[in-house]
Amino acid sequence: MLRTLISPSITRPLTSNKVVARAFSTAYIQRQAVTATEDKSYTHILTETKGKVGLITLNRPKALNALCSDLFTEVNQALKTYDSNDNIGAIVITGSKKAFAAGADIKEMKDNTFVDTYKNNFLGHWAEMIEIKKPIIAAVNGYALGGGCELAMMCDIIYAGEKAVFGQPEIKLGVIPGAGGSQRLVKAVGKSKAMEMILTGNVNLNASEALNLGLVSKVVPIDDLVDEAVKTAGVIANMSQPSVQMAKEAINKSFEVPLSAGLRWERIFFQSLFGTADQKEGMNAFAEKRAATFTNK
Ligand SMILES: CCCCCCC[C@H](O)CC(=O)SCCNC(=O)CCNC(=O)[C@H](O)C(C)(C)COP(=O)([O-])OP(=O)([O-])OC[C@H]1O[C@@H](n2cnc3c(N)ncnc32)[C@H](O)[C@@H]1OP(=O)([O-])[O-]
Repeated sequence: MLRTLISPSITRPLTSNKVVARAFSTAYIQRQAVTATEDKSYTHILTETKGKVGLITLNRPKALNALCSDLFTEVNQALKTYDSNDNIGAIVITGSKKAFAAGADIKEMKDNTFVDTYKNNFLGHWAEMIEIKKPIIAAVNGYALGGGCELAMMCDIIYAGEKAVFGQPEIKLGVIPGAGGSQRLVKAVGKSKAMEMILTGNVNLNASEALNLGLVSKVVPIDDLVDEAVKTAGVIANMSQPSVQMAKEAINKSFEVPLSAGLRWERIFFQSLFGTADQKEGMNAFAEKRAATFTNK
């Protein structure tokens, strides 16, 4: 069943896609229930492997998952561990039902001085996350405010629970977004809405507004959110990993470079994939009317 889903038949309709997808999702969730294992233990996060998916759960419930420095260090460690694990193909980051994350830890940073933050490159280590090659899905329930919204936007796909709230309230604290909000939010929702959110600090987006504006790609019932994100991550994890990672890099290039350079990057990535065994397998499987088995080689 899995092989049916990952076959290049994406270019050719299956006889009954809905039946296959439903059977796949049931089989996949059952398989995950069997294979889920808890990973290394951390102080502020939980990590669990579900099939080929690494699941990171922010776990500071009393502070609504406020992002203290140690928490973010742990997130980066967990991401790097999954990125270097050949058995993992995609990652999901989630929080609690009440809060994905209520922002940077205000109590921790309130006494910082300019000299300290500048000398120690405060927030600089957040950027390590964007070097992760494997796709990351943010599964956002509840508050995603300030650094919480920025963390979600650093991920590659955002799924929202029905009661999710996205906002950038930093202006009310006498500062501005410091981990990408003023840049990524503009690209996600446009200049006018981003200005309104960031300059007032109290215009938040609910899940359906976030969906309509393109900040999130799907809204899911609260209780189903993590399973749904893990399911999508599982589909991605079963594709050929060189293709998946080059696709992620090519899409991210579109935010950085002019169109002509982005198109050149895309073509070179595309051409280079003809050097993989998975390209031969994928295209031969299509021609032979069978499911592909990718080896990530
Ligand atoms: C590595 C460093 C990263 C830095 C990144 C910086 C970049 C970023 O752009 C800057 C920010 O995110 S600036 C931040 C932008 N974000 C904001 O400005 C949002 C601030 N938070 C809020 O406005 C409210 O908590 C909510 C509306 C989220 C919930 O309201 P509610 O349902 O009435 O719940 P409640 O009773 O209010 O909270 C329960 C407990 O959680 C506690 N806690 C919560 N957030 C915290 C935080 N960020 N901090 C610390 N603690 C925080 C709260 O104190 C309380 O603890 P207590 O010991 O029991 O007193």
